[in-house]
Amino acid sequence: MSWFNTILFRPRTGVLFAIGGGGALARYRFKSSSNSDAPLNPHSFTPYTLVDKQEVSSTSAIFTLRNLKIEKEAESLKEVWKRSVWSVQVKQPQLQIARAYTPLPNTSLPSDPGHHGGDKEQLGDIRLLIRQEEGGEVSTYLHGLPDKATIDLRGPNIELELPHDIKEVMFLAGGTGIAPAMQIAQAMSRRTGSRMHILWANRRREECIGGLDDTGDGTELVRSNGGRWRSLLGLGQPAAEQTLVETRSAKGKGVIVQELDLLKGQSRAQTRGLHVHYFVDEEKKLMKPGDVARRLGLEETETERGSRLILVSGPDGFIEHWAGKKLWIGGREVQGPLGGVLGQMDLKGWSVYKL
Ligand SMILES: Cc1cc2nc3c(=O)[nH]c(=O)nc-3n(C[C@H](O)[C@H](O)[C@H](O)COP(=O)(O)OP(=O)(O)OC[C@H]3O[C@@H](n4cnc5c(N)ncnc54)[C@H](O)[C@@H]3O)c2cc1C
Repeated sequence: MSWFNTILFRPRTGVLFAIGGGGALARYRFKSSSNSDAPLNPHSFTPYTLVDKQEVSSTSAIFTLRNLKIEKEAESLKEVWKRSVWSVQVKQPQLQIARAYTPLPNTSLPSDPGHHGGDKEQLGDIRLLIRQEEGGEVSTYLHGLPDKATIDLRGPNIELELPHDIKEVMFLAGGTGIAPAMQIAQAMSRRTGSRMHILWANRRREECIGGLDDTGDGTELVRSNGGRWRSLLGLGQPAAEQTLVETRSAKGKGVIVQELDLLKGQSRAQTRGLHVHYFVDEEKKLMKPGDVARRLGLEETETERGSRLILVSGPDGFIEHWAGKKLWIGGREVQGPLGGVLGQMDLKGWSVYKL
């Protein structure tokens, strides 16, 4: 499902009232209200408490939501974490609208990566990376909520199940499209002999501070962006950047970059690795067809068994550019023909899926 301007509501769970123009906003009245007794489920909204909000950049943050009915929930989500890209719907109660967000895997407990390590109460936590869209109804509402606010969630909604014989994934992510890439990385870390490349594009470096190409050289990056880095390290930066500096680790890495590093570590044991490649518009380092082509692995594709999947996730424009538009047919969003840059390439037998 593409990132923006999509209708997020399953007809079975609500009555569609109206669909807006360019923004294609769906607005409807929910049949089911919050149900404080039910654990997370796709049919009714379950109240969670906002227990933490961690700045990632000046426009995005990781929201940690907690539900204390932990044991049931952990059980029902276990299978989903193992092989799926999945989302939850978050309700904006005043406007009676909802949007989908993609839970981040909890990287602190490698043996059971769907869940936090540590305290028992953290087992039911859901972490969402949410970017505040300018003029966006739900994301602006969520970013304005105080600590301990109640947030209603419904899900899981499965967006994709990994094929059982998956061997290799190349994930093209734009912006917060990194969240499903992290879900897949966590699932792939259990698949012996598998390999995954994430190609992550951001407009601004602040989203992926310290993220260096796996094949790159750190010194080079710092040298070529000296001015920007100096400003982020504390020389007369504006308030928003000051906060970011505080939330970065001593190693100078952004929160998501650190989590990607942890996922890489998790993958090392059984797989042929998770490789992350960073692209930043403002540094004129753009993702190009050659970046994909060189990772298609000609010889291996011909000799090794197993599925190879290119996943594309991010804003509508990003998906359209790389793989062509998704279509709406009979009230359902479907893949549509393969177009865009990937549609022009010889993909050597790899399949493409637009998220
Ligand atoms: C399966 C799925 C998973 C997702 N996961 C994530 C995630 O993990 N993190 C994340 O941040 N996002 C995610 N999204 C996107 C998210 O669901 C929302 O679309 C996003 O937060 C914007 O919602 P909003 O209500 O804030 O903005 P909206 O109110 O929907 O507006 C979106 C943008 O369109 C503009 N707009 C609104 N109406 C119009 C109009 N009539 N004409 C022109 N422009 C208009 C707004 O100004 C704004 O910039 C996901 C989407 C899907 C489908």
